[in-house]
Amino acid sequence: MPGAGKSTVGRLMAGHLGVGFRDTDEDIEAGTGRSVAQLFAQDGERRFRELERAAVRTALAEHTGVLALGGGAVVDPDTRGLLTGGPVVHVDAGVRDVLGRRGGVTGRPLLAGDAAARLRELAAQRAPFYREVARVTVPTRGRDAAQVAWVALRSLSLRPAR
Ligand SMILES: Nc1ncnc2c1ncn2[C@@H]1O[C@H](COP(=O)(O)OP(=O)(O)O)[C@@H](O)[C@H]1O
Ligand SMILES: O=C(O)C1=C[C@@H](OP(=O)(O)O)[C@@H](O)[C@H](O)C1
Ligand SMILES: [Mg+2]
Repeated sequence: MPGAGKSTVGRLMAGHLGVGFRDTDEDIEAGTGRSVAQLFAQDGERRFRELERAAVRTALAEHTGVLALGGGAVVDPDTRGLLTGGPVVHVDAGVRDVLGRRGGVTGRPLLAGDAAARLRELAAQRAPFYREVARVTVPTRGRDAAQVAWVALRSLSLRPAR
């Protein structure tokens, strides 16, 4: 889900493991010179998913650390194929948690308008996809980002280096 904490938690996990961190949204922005919001507004979601699929493919081939994806990457069947079987963490935040977070909604084009309604809709559409690709699911409820990162590492049986 957008705003669930993937980028924040992924960065913390990478720090604990002593490995690099990448985020496909940042890769797409660097590669196009445009923000995610601009890409959605100018080229549409379909084009964004193509760029995202390529970004996931490239990052999985090049990068050996932790990779954060956008919450909608899983809607693309080819992207799901790239992820399935890997050590994928579903950072599982509820609609109310995301809405209550400062920085949970801003800059996320798919949440424009009635963010609560959009989040409920996206959650319903995507739940089966998250189940399909995730090796572990970490509910964020009642946990700060640091706690989510620790639970994720433990769930994947990864031993933090620091
Ligand atoms: N477990 C958490 N509890 C409260 N706030 C969080 C938590 N994880 C992340 N956040 C905050 O929520 C916002 C969205 O986090 P972000 O990592 O950008 O999410 P995503 O990458 O999933 O869209 C940020 O302001 C971040 O600091
Ligand atoms: O859920 C989505 O469809 C999206 C989530 C965003 O990433 P975050 O999940 O990191 O916010 C970003 O890729 C884009 O705004 C679309
Ligand atoms: Mg993110």
